[in-house]
Amino acid sequence: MAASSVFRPGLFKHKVAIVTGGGTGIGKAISAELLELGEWRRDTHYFLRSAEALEMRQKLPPSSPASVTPLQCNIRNENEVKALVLSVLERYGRIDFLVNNGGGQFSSPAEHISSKGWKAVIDTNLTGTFHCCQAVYSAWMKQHGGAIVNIIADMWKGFPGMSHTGAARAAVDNLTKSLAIEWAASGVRVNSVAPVSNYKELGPSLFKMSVPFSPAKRLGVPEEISSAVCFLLSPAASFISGATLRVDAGQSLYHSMWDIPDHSAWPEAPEGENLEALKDLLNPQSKL
Ligand SMILES: CCCCCCC/C=C/C(=O)SCCNC(=O)CCNC(=O)[C@H](O)C(C)(C)COP(=O)(O)OP(=O)(O)OC[C@H]1O[C@@H](n2cnc3c(N)ncnc32)[C@H](O)[C@@H]1OP(=O)(O)O
Ligand SMILES: NC(=O)C1=CN([C@@H]2O[C@H](COP(=O)(O)OP(=O)(O)OC[C@H]3O[C@@H](n4cnc5c(N)ncnc54)[C@H](OP(=O)(O)O)[C@@H]3O)[C@@H](O)[C@H]2O)C=CC1
Repeated sequence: MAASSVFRPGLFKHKVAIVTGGGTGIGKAISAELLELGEWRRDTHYFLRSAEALEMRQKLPPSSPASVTPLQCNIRNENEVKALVLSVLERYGRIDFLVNNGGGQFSSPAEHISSKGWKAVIDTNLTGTFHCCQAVYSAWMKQHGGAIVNIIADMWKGFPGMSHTGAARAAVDNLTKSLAIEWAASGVRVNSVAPVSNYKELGPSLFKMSVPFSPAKRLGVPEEISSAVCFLLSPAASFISGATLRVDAGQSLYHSMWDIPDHSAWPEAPEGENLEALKDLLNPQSKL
């Protein structure tokens, strides 16, 4: 496995992690970095598809005692999540980290989202995250502590074109704060990461389109998200809880990508001298 992490191998000793959606994109980078950092220990496990687990296992040096285990689980289904958590505990006896990375949505103007589509996205991104947090806490972290990181999104200026996921991710941002307080007495830290990274569904066109909106003038890569996640899981973040780290090169502070066409549909301002002054300003003959 390539040594790409800025952290030292051995950072995560004797740990067991659940990374939902750990086999693709950002989740794959998180799994790979955790594996790299846990490579000198015996039992580190990540949850993904068989083919992806095999691929990661093959990249491990033969001397590495770390392992990757594929387990199927639909996070929208509470019983499947409970079964996943019990299965991990039966196999490995502990759960130190939970990364709620599994998620997704489709792009659509709000007016065209069906009730079924809305519920599917809320179920996946909000309820699925809640299921995983609750199940891991009840079965293990309540008694033993641990660290949870939720992956959300850049929804700070709303999320036009993906309003369902914007609402779900804003809710997870708030859930993070509630759980950080409720579970503090168990020694559980709960944080979020709000990434901007490459997004395959919309492909190279979005990639090119979004570059001018980034203060960095490039998109992030999954490895730049996984390092933030590993930091929040690590002892270096031992005094951080209830926080959301924006990993977006400042993009959420910059322009919106959403274009509002010119229109005259906005309600008139109230009559009065200020409106007259405004009209003067907009008048092409104005000397102002
Ligand atoms: C300017 C843009 C900036 C972009 C920034 C992007 C930031 C985000 C990045 C990422 O999230 S990366 C992850 C990429 N991967 C995904 O997003 C995966 C997407 N898919 C899913 O997660 C799921 O398919 C789903 C959307 C949650 C749907 O769940 P499921 O497939 O199980 O379906 P059902 O529960 O049966 O519901 C289907 C229901 O949903 C509606 N729907 C689904 N897809 C679309 C679509 N493409 N367009 C419109 N509506 C859709 C629809 O109502 C479906 O019902 P039916 O019509 O099929 O009855
Ligand atoms: N890339 C980006 O710029 C951004 C990404 N995000 C979020 O970051 C996370 C990772 O995204 P990214 O790596 O880009 O995309 P991916 O599509 O590669 O990753 C999403 C993962 O979530 C899994 N998943 C989806 N629904 C479920 C479910 N119901 N139960 C279990 N697993 C599920 C998928 O598994 P499967 O393939 O088997 O369905 C997949 O492995 C997602 O939550 C995404 O929405 C947020 C903002 C920006």
